[in-house]
Amino acid sequence: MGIQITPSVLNADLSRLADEVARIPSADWVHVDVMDNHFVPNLTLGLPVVEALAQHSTLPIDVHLMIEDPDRWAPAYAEAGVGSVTFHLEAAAAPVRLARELRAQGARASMALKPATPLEAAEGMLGELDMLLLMTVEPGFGGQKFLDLVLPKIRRARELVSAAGLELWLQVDGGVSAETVERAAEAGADVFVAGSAVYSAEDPDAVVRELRDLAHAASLGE
Ligand SMILES: O=C(CO)[C@H](O)[C@H](O)COP(=O)(O)O
Repeated sequence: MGIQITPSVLNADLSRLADEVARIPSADWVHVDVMDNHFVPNLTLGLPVVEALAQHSTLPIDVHLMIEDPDRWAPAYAEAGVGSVTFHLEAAAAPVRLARELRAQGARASMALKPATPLEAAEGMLGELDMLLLMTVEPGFGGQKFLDLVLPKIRRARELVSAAGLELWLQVDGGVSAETVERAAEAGADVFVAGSAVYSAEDPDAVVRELRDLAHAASLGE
């Protein structure tokens, strides 16, 4: 599939969500962060808003559930028409069953790991997933600094995916900008979430294109 950019609307103007999505036509997805103030210490938006956005978004939705009990809630997002549903391994009671359920619903099944969660915890079930999200900040807030300590985990994940011949996408999320995207791409990430870097810019779509160009060149070792 190659390099993909999925801007997070966390720092966009949430009162005009569909309009904010329309400002990034070059993006591959729009990333929506659902936080419940339990799994993470922040509260954003939930199913009714995502259902409404799914009706009006010009881009497919990539939802990131930072919530407790994803086993109960994630399938409802797939039902709402979300193209890619990410749940956290740390929160799921039955991650393999949940991934299978999401795929059976026609969504892409994706699982996220917090920075300190070892890759080994997910290694045995990579074949059940369409995407693995390796968080490059502690989940909960936009505008944090990219954690370089996650780079070895990205490299190792890329090695495992290549060795197993999987089609799995490797997403990074947190602190992704023109300053950090190349490091993540060199390490093997191919799907990039960027929130504040995109929506704090006067021309968010130009940033999307810049991030894609930088990541593409870095992935080729240029
Ligand atoms: O999942 C998230 C926070 O938990 C956000 O998607 C992420 O932090 C994006 O924002 P930024 O690019 O500003 O770091």
